[in-house]
Amino acid sequence: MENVLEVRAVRHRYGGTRALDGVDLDVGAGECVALLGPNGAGKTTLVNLVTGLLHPQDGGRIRIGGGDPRIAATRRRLGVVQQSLGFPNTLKVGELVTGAAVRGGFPRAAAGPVMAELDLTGLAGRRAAKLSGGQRQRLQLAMALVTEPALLVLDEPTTGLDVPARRRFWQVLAERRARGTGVLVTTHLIEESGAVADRVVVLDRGRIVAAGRPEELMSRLPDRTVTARTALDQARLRELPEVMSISRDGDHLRLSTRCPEALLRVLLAEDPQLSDLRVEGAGLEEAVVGLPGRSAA
Ligand SMILES: Nc1ncnc2c1ncn2[C@@H]1O[C@H](COP(=O)(O)OP(=O)(O)OP(=O)(O)O)[C@@H](O)[C@H]1O
Repeated sequence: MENVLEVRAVRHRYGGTRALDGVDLDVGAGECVALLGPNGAGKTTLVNLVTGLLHPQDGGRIRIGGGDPRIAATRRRLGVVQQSLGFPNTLKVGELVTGAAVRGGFPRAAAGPVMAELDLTGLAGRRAAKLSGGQRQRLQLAMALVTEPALLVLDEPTTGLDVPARRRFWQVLAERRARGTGVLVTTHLIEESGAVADRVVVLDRGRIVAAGRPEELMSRLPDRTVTARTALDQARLRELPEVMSISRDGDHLRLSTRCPEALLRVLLAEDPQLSDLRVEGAGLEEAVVGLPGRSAA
């Protein structure tokens, strides 16, 4: 698999504070890598280095599709969705997506299909200032996707999205990934990242302390309980190898599992009416805290 992102031995200091201490990370074409870690771990610093906002201050190398992110032509291969990006509020949705296309060297006509893909066509004439939080996230994603980036960097992208909007968001990304776009996503929605990412990389105090498939990282944990209101019948749920036992709690079902990511994938795929989803017990973050190699705080 060709790498769309290569991070090699990157170190970064802010004055006397070492934020990154020798980080290596690859994202392959079509791959989704989730970046997790506690507050202050260095996630934002790494994202800012990848997007070219910061330059490594203490050594290392970053390449996007083989190019240096400090060069504008390389950054055109990159799409970014950030948590709190301000839009020029007087501009309209359609103008913003069209502008992003033109700045990326694409025709104005590229905006239409992407806006349709993200259900923004009906909002084309609406000022960005008038959008809801979820609509702003969709607008950002449309602006990022309109240039068909090799790499998408998403910083907490589903914050503020409801369950159907979140599902749609990951569906759109799955379609892009099938066409070769690599995704690096930071998120605190740990169970969700486990459900959508091919690999999870955990950063702690500037170092990678764990990396692997979500299932690998979770496999050492005791059972978790997934609770949801679901239209799926119990016979179908019993067929799933991830489900260890089922009990009913009012109109919710409680499913005990060792592998909530795999179970969530099936539930999200098979039940469009799924709601009130909760995962209880240890999460992915707990799964990696205490892994060998992580020194005590
Ligand atoms: N502009 C800055 N000046 C000085 N120190 C900084 C600056 N930005 C970040 N740091 C420090 O670098 C370290 C890594 O911070 P960073 O913001 O990258 O972590 P993070 O994993 O994104 O955290 P969070 O989850 O809280 O957003 C922290 O110790 C932080 O205090």
